[in-house]
Amino acid sequence: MTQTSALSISAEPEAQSPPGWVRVALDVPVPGLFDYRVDRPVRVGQRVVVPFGRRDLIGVVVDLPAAPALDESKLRDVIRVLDDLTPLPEDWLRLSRFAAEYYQRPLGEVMLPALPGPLRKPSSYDGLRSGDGPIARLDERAGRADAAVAKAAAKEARAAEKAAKAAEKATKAAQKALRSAEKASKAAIKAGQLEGKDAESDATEAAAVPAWVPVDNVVDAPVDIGADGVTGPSVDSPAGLDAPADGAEPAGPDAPADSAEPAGPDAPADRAKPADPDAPVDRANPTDPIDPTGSPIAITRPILGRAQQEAVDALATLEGFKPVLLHGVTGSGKTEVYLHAAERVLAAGRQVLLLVPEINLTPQLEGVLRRRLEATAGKDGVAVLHSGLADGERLSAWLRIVRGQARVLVGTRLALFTPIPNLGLIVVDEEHDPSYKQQEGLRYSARDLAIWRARDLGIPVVLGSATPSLETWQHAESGRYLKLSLPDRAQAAAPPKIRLIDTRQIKLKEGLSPQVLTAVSERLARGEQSLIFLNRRGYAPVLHCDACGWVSGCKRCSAYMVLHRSAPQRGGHARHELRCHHCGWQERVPPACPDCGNQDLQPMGRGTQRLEEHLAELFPTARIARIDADSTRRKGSAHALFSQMHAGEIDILVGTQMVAKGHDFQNLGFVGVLNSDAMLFSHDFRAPERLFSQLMQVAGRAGRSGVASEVFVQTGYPEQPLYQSLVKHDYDGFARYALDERKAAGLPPFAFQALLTAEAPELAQAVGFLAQARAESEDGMLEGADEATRAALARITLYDPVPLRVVRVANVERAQLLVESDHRPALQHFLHEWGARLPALASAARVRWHLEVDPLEI
Ligand SMILES: Nc1ncnc2c1ncn2[C@@H]1O[C@H](COP(=O)(O)OP(=O)(O)OP(=O)(O)O)[C@@H](O)[C@H]1O
Ligand SMILES: [Zn+2]
Repeated sequence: MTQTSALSISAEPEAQSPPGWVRVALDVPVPGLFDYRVDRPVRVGQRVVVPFGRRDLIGVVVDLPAAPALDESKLRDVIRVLDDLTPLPEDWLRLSRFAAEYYQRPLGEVMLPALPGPLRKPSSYDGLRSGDGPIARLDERAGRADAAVAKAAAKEARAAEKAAKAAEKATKAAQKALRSAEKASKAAIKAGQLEGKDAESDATEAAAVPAWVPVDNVVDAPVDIGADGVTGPSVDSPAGLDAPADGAEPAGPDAPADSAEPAGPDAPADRAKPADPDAPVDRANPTDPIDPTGSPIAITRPILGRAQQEAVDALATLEGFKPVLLHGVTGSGKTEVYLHAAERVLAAGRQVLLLVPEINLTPQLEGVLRRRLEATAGKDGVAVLHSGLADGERLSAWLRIVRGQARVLVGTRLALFTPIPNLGLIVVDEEHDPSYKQQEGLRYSARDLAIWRARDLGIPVVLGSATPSLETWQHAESGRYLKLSLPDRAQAAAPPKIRLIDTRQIKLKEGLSPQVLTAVSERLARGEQSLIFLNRRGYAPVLHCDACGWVSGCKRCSAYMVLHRSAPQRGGHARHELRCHHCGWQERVPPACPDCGNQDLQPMGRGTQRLEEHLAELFPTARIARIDADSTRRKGSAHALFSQMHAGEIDILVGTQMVAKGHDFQNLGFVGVLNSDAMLFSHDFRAPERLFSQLMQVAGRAGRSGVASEVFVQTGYPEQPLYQSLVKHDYDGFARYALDERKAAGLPPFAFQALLTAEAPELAQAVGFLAQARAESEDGMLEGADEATRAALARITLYDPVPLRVVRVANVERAQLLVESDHRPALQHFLHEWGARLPALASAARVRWHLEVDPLEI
């Protein structure tokens, strides 16, 4: 085995005659690709089982080199060539290669995690019970299920036939039986066809393009990508924007906070999903008339409003690559526009990818898509992918898209990496949402990669939002993106009236102003729902001692332990406990102050749990519920809560940012916003943008079906321009103001950034490494640098290393170094050269490090 540069891949589709060599991408923390000897024919894009150290791993063949990069005698043999899948397509290889280069990660770290779990674990091919691997097992099971259906139907038909024969002798009653017999045998025929179709799809799986694709619709992808790999999404696409989803680190009591959650490949918000591995969500009966959310979404197609029609018409004329910003106010019916665009693409025989920011939005959309697109996408034509799926569900949905059996893929950011053989349109809903950015490992922006993929395939990409990211807005204003606007709400609904409640003038009771309380009781009396938005989960952000000033700090982190009310124990009361949102540490509430012994420790400030408790006291008859990362931890619970909200079974909903996104609540009349000022003065230059969009979005949940609605925002700074724009629903004004500021300060989207972060037991080590890394860019790199590197270096600024805001997490101290340039290709060039020098420096300094391109949080 040997390492080679990730840059030397070439995607030769031909099979190589054995014996030969394969170059393989592996998901290991070592950069480069690895060569092996193989004695069977292999194609690029196939998966192989290979030995790596003392383990076996599954890797993807990315090249068939004429000669290995290392002495032949040192090469090890491929253990097994997996042929249960057609080779991964070339455009998928290009996308992976681009992502790896752009985000400075090993190719294997992009490719392997993009595959469903069972396809990348050697264990799923090992042992007696593995049979021919997970795909064969899945197909077999599906075949058995279909056969069972057919068998049951046949049995029914036989019974009916018998009945019919008996009936022949009889009179009227017999004729009735005959009719039912006919019906039953029809069902049997249908079931038989189904079985036949499945067998056929197994056969066609071997072909790269599914049988149903008209030949002239086969995507003819441009070949010159990669050539400008270093340009990044620059030319036509924006830098990543926004901040992490639920994931980021909140700092102490002032943290902006429903945050700090272990971030999986898909954000924490992205959890909770009813799942039964053997009954994948996407196999649910597509004709089921009950919407999964229970929300009263119109099944019929509404008549498009004028602006909607114009947008649909404009999208219909698009040919080739074109990024489109669909800027539609909240409740303007953007979904309807996506549906029309999707129908056209499906009718032309192609597939559609629809990205949504979070998992909780998939059931609602899935229901709408199934009903609306069944005619064009076919029965069972919609597949869903997100991190909440069990392995088997994910594999099944993934396969149906890869084989072309499903035509529409709805999913969270990870869905972007699905091989889609005949993709004709990408839609990114709520494109501004921070959840599109992955916060660990491959720190990619699914939105930015969606644009790259669309360009690579020469297809349109639609970015939809009521509050576009400033990056996207800037592109639209400059004419690089086509801008389509939906200025009014659908359903003849007026925008909510937004009012600022000046908290300097009034006395708050448990954080609530009299105005908010009055509004809630009025809505209650009218049978309308209210939402209280507080983006801070837990009971109280900190516990403290009045007597000596002790606060509940985390022993392992430079942050406070948050007071939580845990679920009631069996038969007992709800207990309180302290939890660190950074390291996950939990401990009991001390019976007395650890410093002075005072037994009267007090919670300071409030989170959603405390708010919920207080509202229950104030409105004893109201049905109150809370949606945040804690109340939705169990699989399926978020879905259940949202369904209750949609079904009108909740009067007052308390929620964090989880409730702010995309949900189409039909009976919500009032929204109260608490504590949003914390984000006004954040050190992060993107905080105002995030705050504005969050407030516009949460306000936008109100009055969507025409109820006269109100939004009250409690603030101590009503004169702030951000709030003034909010009251006027003036996104354009806010964007203009914010972009002017960014321009003056030389910040994105007018500059491009990367962030080097170091972690070590002592801050000094981390900072020391960053200082060395910075020095390296000044001395080391200049020595013998070529022309291009010199030119790139001249356009790069490296700032001083600084400790992170929450400097210590789980006893590790962290610091970061910001790199900036006014030129994306220069930054990319620099990062490649510089990044190659960092591992040696880091291992000498004994620090852990990572490099993030287009960071969202600084
Ligand atoms: N032409 C129309 N006539 C009547 N109702 C419509 C029409 N178009 C959309 N609607 C309805 O309006 C509501 C809002 O639509 P949708 O959820 O697509 O808004 P949106 O633009 O995505 O808003 P947000 O950005 O807040 O998520 C939905 O209930 C939808 O069914
Ligand atoms: Zn901690």
